Amino acid sequence: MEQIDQRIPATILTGALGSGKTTLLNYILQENHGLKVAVIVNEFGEISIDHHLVVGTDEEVVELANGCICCTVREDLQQAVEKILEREDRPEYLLVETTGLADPRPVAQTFLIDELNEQVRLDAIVTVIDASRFSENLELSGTTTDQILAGDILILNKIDLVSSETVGKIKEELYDLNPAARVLDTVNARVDLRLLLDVGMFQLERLFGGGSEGELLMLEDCPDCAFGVEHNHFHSHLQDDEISSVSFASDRPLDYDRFGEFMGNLPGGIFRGKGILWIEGYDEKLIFHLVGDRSQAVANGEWGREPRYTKLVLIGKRLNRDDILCKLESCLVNV
Ligand SMILES: Nc1nc2c(ncn2[C@@H]2O[C@H](COP(=O)(O)OP(=O)(O)OP(=O)(O)O)[C@@H](O)[C@H]2O)c(=O)[nH]1
Repeated sequence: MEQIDQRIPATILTGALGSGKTTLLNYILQENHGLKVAVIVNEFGEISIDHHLVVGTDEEVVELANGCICCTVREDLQQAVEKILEREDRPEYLLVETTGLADPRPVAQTFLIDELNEQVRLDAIVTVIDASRFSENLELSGTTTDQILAGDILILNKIDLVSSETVGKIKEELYDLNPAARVLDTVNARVDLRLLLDVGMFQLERLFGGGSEGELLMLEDCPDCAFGVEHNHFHSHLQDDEISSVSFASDRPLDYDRFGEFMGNLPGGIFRGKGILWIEGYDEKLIFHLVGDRSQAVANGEWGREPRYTKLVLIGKRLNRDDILCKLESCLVNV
């Protein structure tokens, strides 16, 4: 008789910066699937923004600091999952959102070590793809291709921003890269969850990339990790792509016009921004997003009694940190 797998399913959400991972995560959390979901987010940047952007769950969102993207097994993730599994009220499903700059394979491999594999079943790696920045994201970093290659399900998102002809062309390229994956087109990552969750689509072979069976793929070994030396992984491993982030935080408000001018003449290299803005004269908290040359600030409820602040992370190539910080500082209003 076939045994029922009692392990908790886990889905890894990956995809380039700004492709729509958090949008998908929020959509899943707000849908009526009746599952008790635990969420782990991992983000890029010195100050954390993502946990503020995840809505629709009463559960604590576990946030991992910039982890090592090169190590074969993510110890921080292992610890976070073990802690979640120890909860009295155990979740029925686990969602892990990786940073847009991370190769999802070390994250996936973490779930395959015995300690976790006994309790958690990796259900699928879901890669979100921004249809409006498909070529740009492939050019920006080789990691984008790794994410597509590793995906069991490819969510081709933001198809509202491109023609149906472009959608067709991207699908052909996706098929060439990863013919076995399930491809779903979406706007705002709205997808039939029956095609996404608890689908049992994870394939170990995809992680090996055609390599030897029964052996985990060894990504570049990180000597600093091996010797327990403290180091900034993102700086060292993203050097080739020259991608870095600049974080800005203040408890003073931004001047609407000056910040608008900053956005209109964005310092070179920036292609992603996200944050929470306090604009002078606005009682509402604004959630800010910049992807490529598209930006938006959406009201997200009144500040109320909460102390007001601005937190912003800008990500790009060859950034001039001092120049960016100086320009942002000059957008602040004295109070
Ligand atoms: N036009 C359009 N915008 C979208 C769509 N999906 C998401 N967005 C917007 O794209 C921006 C980035 O979305 P996120 O969900 O934060 O992207 P992400 O992949 O989590 O980004 P990182 O955390 O930087 O990796 C937000 O402003 C979203 O509202 C879509 O289908 N169409």
